[in-house]
Amino acid sequence: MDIVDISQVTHHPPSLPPTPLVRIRNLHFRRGERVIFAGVDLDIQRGRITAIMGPSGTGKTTLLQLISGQLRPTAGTLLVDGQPIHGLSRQALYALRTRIGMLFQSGALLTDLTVFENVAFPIREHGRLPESVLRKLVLMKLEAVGLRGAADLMPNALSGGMARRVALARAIALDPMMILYDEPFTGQDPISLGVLVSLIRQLNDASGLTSIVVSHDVNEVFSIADDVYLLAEGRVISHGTPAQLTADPSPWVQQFVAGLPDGPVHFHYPAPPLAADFLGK
Ligand SMILES: Nc1ncnc2c1ncn2[C@@H]1O[C@H](COP(=O)(O)OP(=O)(O)OP(=O)(O)O)[C@@H](O)[C@H]1O
Repeated sequence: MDIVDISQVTHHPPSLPPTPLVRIRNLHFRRGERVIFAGVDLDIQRGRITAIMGPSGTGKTTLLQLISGQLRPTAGTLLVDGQPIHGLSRQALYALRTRIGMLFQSGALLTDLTVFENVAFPIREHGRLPESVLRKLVLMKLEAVGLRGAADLMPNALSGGMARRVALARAIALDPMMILYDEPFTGQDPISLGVLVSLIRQLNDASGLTSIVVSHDVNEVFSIADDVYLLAEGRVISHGTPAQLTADPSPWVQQFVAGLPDGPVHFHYPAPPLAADFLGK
């Protein structure tokens, strides 16, 4: 009988730390002459909620557009699930983008379709499913945001908070691996806001999602984010857990976290000297 060396059979390679879902290195991006990013390094860890914060006009929305392949970096590396998103063929990019759900402020519902049809829309667009399967799928997504009972309503019968939740059900219709939220709390009353905050956390954890939230709302974001990146003037100026950022003594971070009007963050968009505009000098 052959003797098998058990130590050889059961040998496992040492476990490696999980790779981030999004890995950004030395990212540069400019719009015309204007430099938006001048060397950004950032990791989005799988299964976590990462907040991207920073003063208005810093490029937070632009960053989401770069991650989802809508814009191309000027230079640097941007890997999504290990793939260099800007080196992909059209077909591969399309396939990857169907795995990214987006909840953008501008992503309004289609006003002439019911709530049900709004959520069904990306599923119908993506491929053919028997109507009975589609119905179950859509109702499950609506149930996940607490609006199964609203399936037959038209968008104009919804409150602002309900409309955003329907948009969220639509964003998760294709079971994405990652969801990008751009200012999800804007214009919400306190109750809708509380509902949205806990929904984002709940959906992330229950569906094994990875979430990126762009927002100005420090309190709401700090209550759900696992990681926070603070951007300003084209760079990451701080990164850590909400508790680490709160304790960061840097005046940049403190100005932002405390919402102070005065500090190192400029209030004015870059402009020529006043005299040049008003006195022609
Ligand atoms: N389509 C565009 N064409 C030219 N410039 C643009 C365009 N979209 C945005 N910008 C500029 O790029 C910069 C970054 O914009 P972006 O919307 O990403 O900032 P943001 O941090 O998301 O701002 P906010 O918090 O105000 O939404 C801004 O200076 C903006 O004026």
